[in-house]
Amino acid sequence: MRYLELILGIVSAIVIFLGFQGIDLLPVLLFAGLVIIFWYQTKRAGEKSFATHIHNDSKRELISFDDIGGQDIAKGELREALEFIKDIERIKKLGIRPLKGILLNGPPGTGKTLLAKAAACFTGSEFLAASGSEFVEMYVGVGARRVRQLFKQARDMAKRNKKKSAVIFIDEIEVLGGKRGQNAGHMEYDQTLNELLVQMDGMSENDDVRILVIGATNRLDILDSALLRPGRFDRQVKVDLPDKLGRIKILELHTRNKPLAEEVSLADVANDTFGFSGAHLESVANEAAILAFRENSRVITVQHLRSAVEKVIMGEKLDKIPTTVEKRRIAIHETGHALLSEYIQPGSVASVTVVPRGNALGYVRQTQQEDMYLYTLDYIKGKIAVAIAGAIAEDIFLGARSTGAASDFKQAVSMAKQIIFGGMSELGIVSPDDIPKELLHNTITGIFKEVESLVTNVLSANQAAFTQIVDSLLTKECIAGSEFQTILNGVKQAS
Ligand SMILES: Nc1ncnc2c1ncn2[C@@H]1O[C@H](COP(=O)(O)OP(=O)(O)OP(=O)(O)O)[C@@H](O)[C@H]1O
Ligand SMILES: [Zn+2]
Repeated sequence: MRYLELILGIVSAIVIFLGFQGIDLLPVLLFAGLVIIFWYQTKRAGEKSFATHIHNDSKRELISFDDIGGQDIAKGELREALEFIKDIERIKKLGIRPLKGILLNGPPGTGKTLLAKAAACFTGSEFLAASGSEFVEMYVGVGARRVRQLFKQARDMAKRNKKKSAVIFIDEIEVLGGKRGQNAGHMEYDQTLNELLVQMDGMSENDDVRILVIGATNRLDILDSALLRPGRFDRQVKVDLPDKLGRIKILELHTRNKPLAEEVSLADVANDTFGFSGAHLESVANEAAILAFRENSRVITVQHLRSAVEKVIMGEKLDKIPTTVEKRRIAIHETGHALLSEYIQPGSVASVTVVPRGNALGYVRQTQQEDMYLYTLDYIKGKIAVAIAGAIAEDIFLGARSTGAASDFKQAVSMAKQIIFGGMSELGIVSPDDIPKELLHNTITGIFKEVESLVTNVLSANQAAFTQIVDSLLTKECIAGSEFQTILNGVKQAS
């Protein structure tokens, strides 16, 4: 800021001096002053945040491909692509176009940053990271200058550390590489993207520091096609959510330095965490350790891990306390869900809770036996049954339902549509665009009627067990799947 004050001081001194001389230069000088301020701000914006950013990255830890759980396909493809960088002489002899960019495509928290770091480590390259959003500024030209700086910095750092290559990682690349001309009124994006293209086009295998740009995105659909042209990001690597084996590996990695109780099975935890990303699993491991610490426990137990999974899904426990009457309703509602879940798929209830967390007042957590990618008609109907069982339990045991079932119904409706548009309903194959609204409505109602009668039968046939489970929930607030199953089977045998 010091420069700015100095300049302002000089400008005002000149104005005052000329004023004394009777010359009115004020408008001109004011204008000049404004231009200077604007120039100065722009320059500062360009330099400030970037310096701190790059500084942070130089302190990074080394990461190898072995430190990344699962992602075997992604790792394989990436390694193969990197061989090209390592073996530059052979590549040159064969006249192969050098690889300049790799695009990692996948949902957040799946380890894209880790893969880029491992790529740098694997090739002995310098590593620099930036995020697409850091290039977007309100001042025209700043983004483009940052891109130039980033490439220059990569070369300088590599030279300083005597490395032949550098990996530049750009997270959220869609922010700066979105389709050009689509950000109405944002010339800035276009200039920035153009600069990135210019830099990548200018890279050659004869440079003293070879650069590999790794971009990460989960919106491949909105990327400007210029980025995907040969010679730019012409390799794409898909990074998916981990499957069960991947989840086990990731959990193993993140519990390496943590004392686990003997009876803990990470395979069970992996079973319970279908759909979790690597980042979620890391926080499960961390939360479990925090819980153990809070309880002064020497080791992390099965219970700590269970609570951690629930916390990561649902957020922190709420302070919201339901009234006693409400609590009973919640217990009845959740027991309805749980009973149907157990009926459709024995052993599928992992826990039933009436402790409010996140935006749920209570919930049933289900185990997923296998990762599934295809669904049959019976499977979806079963899911609908579980979803509407909460409301139907309220109907049967309390005489009326409440607003608590709104999101259950929303889910149920979307699953019914899955049946219809999957060509599995009585309508045969139909397209969402041509089906008349009323026909759609009637077909959904038809599906619900059928499922509803199943749910009513199951709940009515298990009234004795139902009441016991509700009572147990009201005293304990959370019961584990095994306990739930014990009550259910006990009552069945008695009758
Ligand atoms: N496959 C994995 N193996 C081990 N840890 C993982 C894995 N995936 C994610 N993690 C954990 O999650 C954290 C975040 O992962 P990372 O930043 O690499 O994800 P990302 O895909 O780049 O996410 P984003 O798109 O949100 O930037 C990592 O620091 C690590 O602790
Ligand atoms: Zn519900």
